[in-house]
Amino acid sequence: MTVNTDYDIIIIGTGAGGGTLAHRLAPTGKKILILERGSFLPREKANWNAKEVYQKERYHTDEMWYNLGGKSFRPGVGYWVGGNTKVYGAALLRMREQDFDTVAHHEGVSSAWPLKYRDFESYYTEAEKLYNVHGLQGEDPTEPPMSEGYPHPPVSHEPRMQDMSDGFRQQGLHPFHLPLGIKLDEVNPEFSPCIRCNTCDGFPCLVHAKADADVNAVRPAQQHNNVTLITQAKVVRLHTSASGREVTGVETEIEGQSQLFTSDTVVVSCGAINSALLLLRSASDQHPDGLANRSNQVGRNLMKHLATAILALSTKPNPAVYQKTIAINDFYWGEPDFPYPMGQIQNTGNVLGDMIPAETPAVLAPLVKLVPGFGLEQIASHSTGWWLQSEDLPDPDNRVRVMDDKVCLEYKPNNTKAHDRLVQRWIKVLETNDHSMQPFIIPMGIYPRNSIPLQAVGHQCGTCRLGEDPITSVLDLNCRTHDVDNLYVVDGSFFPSNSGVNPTLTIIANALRVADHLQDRMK
Ligand SMILES: Cc1cc2nc3c(=O)[nH]c(=O)nc-3n(C[C@H](O)[C@H](O)[C@H](O)COP(=O)(O)OP(=O)(O)OC[C@H]3O[C@@H](n4cnc5c(N)ncnc54)[C@H](O)[C@@H]3O)c2cc1C
Repeated sequence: MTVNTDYDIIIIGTGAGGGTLAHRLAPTGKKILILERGSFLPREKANWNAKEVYQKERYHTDEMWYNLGGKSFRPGVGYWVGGNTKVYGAALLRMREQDFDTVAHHEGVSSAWPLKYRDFESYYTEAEKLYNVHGLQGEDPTEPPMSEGYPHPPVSHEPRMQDMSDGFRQQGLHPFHLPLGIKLDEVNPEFSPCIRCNTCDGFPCLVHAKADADVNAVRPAQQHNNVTLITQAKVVRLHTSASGREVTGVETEIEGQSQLFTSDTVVVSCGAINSALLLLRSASDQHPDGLANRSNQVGRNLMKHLATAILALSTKPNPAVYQKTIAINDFYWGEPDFPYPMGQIQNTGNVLGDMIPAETPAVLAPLVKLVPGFGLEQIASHSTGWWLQSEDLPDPDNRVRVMDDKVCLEYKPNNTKAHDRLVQRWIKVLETNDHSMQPFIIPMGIYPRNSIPLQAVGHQCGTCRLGEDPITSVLDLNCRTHDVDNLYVVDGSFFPSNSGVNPTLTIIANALRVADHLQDRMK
């Protein structure tokens, strides 16, 4: 095995966590090696082709994972420079202030974070700048205190979306502009990198106008001579010293060859599931249950949100080109007769004809029957997509395991009543909007619901949670493993509970926070 010894720090993975960390550390002049199992995502017309992206899953891994019953499935994740941010919807929200405290839910409790919102506030502000977030402060009734407004103005609603937003407001709700990380200049559209197209959420951005970790973090980091990125470099195992207290080697497969890299500090940023897998697969005599797993917590408390996509069909066309602009948090903490968190509502990206067979196979046939003469394209052009997400609670039995070298996800949804209530509540709101706004709406609004299956692990987090107690947590407050002095995990793994908002801005803010600690450590 070739041995390469020249680095101060090795970062494994280039997603929201690893990519951001590399960006922040690059100007330090320290010798940084980034190892990424994927390559740069190809720029090709297929980036924006719904059939390729949704039906053929062109950018997903072809790995197979296994569920609790031993059934295989293909996970909805991709391995690229930039990780899953290459295809994310770029909805970048801060966690609410109370999300950091213990929260009573209908079916249990979500644990308090040992860090508080105030520990993250300045990093959220920086994260919003680094990832070009557009939004409007003061609209969202659950918004946490912000020391600065959003760095960019909100992404405007197109007329049909504005109608809907006005309708929600007439119902007493407080719709707000969804905070989005895109490079859009609506004042000077001729100079705007973002062209407000209909293939954003779920698609790679062909014109590199989505603020993803590849374009916003990794590429700028590479401008520094002290940063080396090796792509198609899959890390398979971490080696430790005889005491087990230090990582001494990062074993990596590159073009079929094993190579060993060494550095003073090693950061695992493979995404919550793959980071846990790497630690579990690095078991040794000193760490028989997996590296840094004295607590037996590695891989446990996997969370991924309870999510439902609703396709709301109307007789009125929806010509809006970029539809993902509205969000609603009025039910985030519940409602008068249900004082428990229910979750958040936001638009999905546009509903496109070629997405429907992939996204809603079970409801497609009855849908087409109910609306005679409507083909896929007509359904799509008269639809609006809504994404409803609720917090799933940390459960040690929801976990990632390696069995006979197979990847197993054991995950049973919990807190489902709160989520179901959100779905039913939202359907009522949509029906009221349709009737009040449009006399020609189909009298029985049709809202096929598609509960998100196991393979949808886009919002994966947990698995290596942080905490002060090494018995119940894997990482200390700086995301260093309790058991191994020079080993850090910096991605979605650290979440002790996952709140009801999209995870990525918190992953980015945390990476900036840990980077400051690492800079001090490397001085
Ligand atoms: C379709 C979709 C839409 C989404 N929309 C949103 C949204 O609107 N808002 C939001 O907040 N979040 C969204 N997400 C979630 C978001 O993408 C993730 O929260 C975020 O990417 C997680 O960051 P991470 O650093 O934890 O992991 P990742 O971004 O997954 O990065 C992990 C990296 O590690 C690499 N890697 C893995 N294993 C190894 C190994 N063994 N060796 C070397 N490299 C390795 C991977 O290739 C990847 O580059 C979405 C996700 C999907 C799939």
